[in-house]
Amino acid sequence: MSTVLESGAKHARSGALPAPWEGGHRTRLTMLVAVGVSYALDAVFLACFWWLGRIELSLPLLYVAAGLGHILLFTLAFRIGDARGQRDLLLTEWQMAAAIAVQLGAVLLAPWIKAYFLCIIFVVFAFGTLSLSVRRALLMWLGTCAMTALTLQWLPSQHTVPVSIPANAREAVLVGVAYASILLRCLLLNHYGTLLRTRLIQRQRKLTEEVEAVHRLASHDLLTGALNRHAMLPLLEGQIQLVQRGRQVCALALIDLDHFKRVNDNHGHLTGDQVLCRVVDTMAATLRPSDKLARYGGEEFLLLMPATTLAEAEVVLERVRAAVALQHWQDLVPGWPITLSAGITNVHPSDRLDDVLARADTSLYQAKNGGRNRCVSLPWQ
Ligand SMILES: Nc1nc2c(ncn2[C@@H]2O[C@H](COP(=O)(O)OP(=O)(O)OP(=O)(O)O)[C@@H](O)[C@H]2O)c(=O)[nH]1
Repeated sequence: MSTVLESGAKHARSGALPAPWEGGHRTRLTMLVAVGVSYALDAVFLACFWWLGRIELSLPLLYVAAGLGHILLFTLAFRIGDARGQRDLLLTEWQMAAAIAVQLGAVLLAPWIKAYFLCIIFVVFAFGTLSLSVRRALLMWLGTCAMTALTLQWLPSQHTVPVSIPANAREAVLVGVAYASILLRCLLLNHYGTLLRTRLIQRQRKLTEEVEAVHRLASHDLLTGALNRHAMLPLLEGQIQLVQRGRQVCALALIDLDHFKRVNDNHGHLTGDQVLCRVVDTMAATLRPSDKLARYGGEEFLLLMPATTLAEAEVVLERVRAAVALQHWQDLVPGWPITLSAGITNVHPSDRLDDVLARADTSLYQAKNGGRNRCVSLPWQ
């Protein structure tokens, strides 16, 4: 999970939106393959225009060289960037600038089919801006508009109208197919956008689950699933504050299993663990949802009972004690009774956390000394 968080922070620093796909080598490879295929497709169409006698052979050849140059240049740039800890995974703006420069160069070399290259700029732009922040996309847009205007300005006047009139039927078909291919790439782009959105949603869901799991790990005991001490103490503090503000009453119990060491010694630590889990399940089944049960130490538990008087807590603990004592233990510890002792107290407005815990501890001590398998309550006085 830390990788995800680090990558999020990295993109936040760079100003780029986090790339929703998995980062690293594979993403770049996919990107360069897509760029290569796009250049190759355009080169094929240019070769057809050459075949029809509309352009020089040098243009498709130059186009192929530009495609190869793009791939080589960015393969190298990624390596150097990695070594320097570059933040933008795909060097998006640089890749866009390079691809757009190639198209504008082609407009200058073959102005009669310039609409084709201008459409490709649209594809490059739509693709690149998928991973740019709004500010950077706007800057890219301004730069692209300016460079395109300058390039068109440079052309002889008969070429400034961005419409080409096909000379014959074959050329009309070729122009049609070329434009169909651009439209198809737009379609693929849309599909890609949908894919990214889906992955983003999946990643978000996974992240939420991971955060929830981390929260759960931080606040619950791994063995029994009860709250842990770390999570319980703030709850108790909160209840003490409510009592101090006169908003409610609250009771607390410290619960300890009797002679648990003997369970471990006679039946093994693993059985001891199973007993602990079953004790927690048994106790939880007898409690209200508002009661909070935490594993306070090895075989010691803290039970917080909000909106409960001492007298009510005594009833609750007697129910808990009886439930554990009467639980079916034969399968785990044959012939061995599992019982608990509990020390109960109530929270007084003048109490601090330590006072309440000390009182619960004293009453638990009394329960143990009184013969175990019993509950003793010690009110504030
Ligand atoms: N199986 C298991 N045992 C644990 C765990 N945590 C603590 N214990 C054991 O619990 C036992 C507690 O023993 P003691 O503190 O002597 O208390 P006791 O034997 O229950 O005796 P009294 O509390 O006086 O009734 C020790 O043997 C610990 O090793 C745990 O997670 N799993």
